[in-house]
Amino acid sequence: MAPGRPGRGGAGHVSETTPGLRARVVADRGLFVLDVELAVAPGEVVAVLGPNGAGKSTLLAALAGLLPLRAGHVTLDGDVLDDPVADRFVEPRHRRVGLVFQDYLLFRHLSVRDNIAFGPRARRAASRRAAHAAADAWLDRLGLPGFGPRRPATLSGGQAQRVALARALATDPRLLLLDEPLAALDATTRADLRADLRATLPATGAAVVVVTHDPTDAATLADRLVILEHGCVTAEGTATDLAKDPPTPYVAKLLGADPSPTT
Ligand SMILES: Nc1ncnc2c1ncn2[C@@H]1O[C@H](COP(=O)(O)OP(=O)(O)OP(=O)(O)O)[C@@H](O)[C@H]1O
Repeated sequence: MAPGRPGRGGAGHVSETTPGLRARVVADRGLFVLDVELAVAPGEVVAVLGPNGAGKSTLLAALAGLLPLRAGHVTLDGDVLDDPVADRFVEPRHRRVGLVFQDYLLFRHLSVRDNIAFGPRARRAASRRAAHAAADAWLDRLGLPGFGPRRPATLSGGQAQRVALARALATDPRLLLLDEPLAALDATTRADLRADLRATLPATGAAVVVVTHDPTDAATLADRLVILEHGCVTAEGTATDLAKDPPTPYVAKLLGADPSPTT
């Protein structure tokens, strides 16, 4: 079902039929300019890595609609979400985009179950009973059976991050954006959740973009790595391929390989 589109543009405009995310993001943050092309298929997980200030969070903000494009386009399953030339802009809440940050951002006054049911209820996509049943199913799937009545304040960091993921996935997103989702967790919790994400994410059918500084997270979670430096993509490929022939010193250092003699 196509969401309504307030502001620029009308609902349900289709520019192309290619499923998944297709984007050329040109966006400004003060003097910083991001210019990136990105395509992610449904069920594909792409990790975006880069040094501090490379533009990773800016890219996620633009894809989520928190930062309008200066040029380029964002299309999701053929729906144009942002295209300044065509004067189209879909507000973040109508994008079917799930966002998960390092610091969970759960609603403290709601139970875990109500946190997860919030999105489908707000979109009127499910009855209260169905939204609660779906929330409990997500809790089971993410290793937290019986946690529905708990309050966020009673959860550990790893449990809270699983709830944040369940909350994003319960909205049935077509695009899932994860910003350092494992960074705040201890090593054991991190490894457990990483394995669960590897098993869960492709099955959702969403195009997934995960920002991380950690090459292990990237290599384990993602089908493909995209390296961002100074607002541009400098490399793209599997961790194995990039490690074999690193195109920049940053990639060589990141993946523990010798830089290519040509760089
Ligand atoms: N609100 C803002 N106003 C002005 N400049 C900003 C703003 N937010 C970010 N920037 C600048 O935009 C550039 C990209 O920042 P961004 O946060 O996207 O990088 P990042 O790759 O996510 O970095 P990190 O790994 O440190 O989180 C940086 O030069 C930063 O200083």
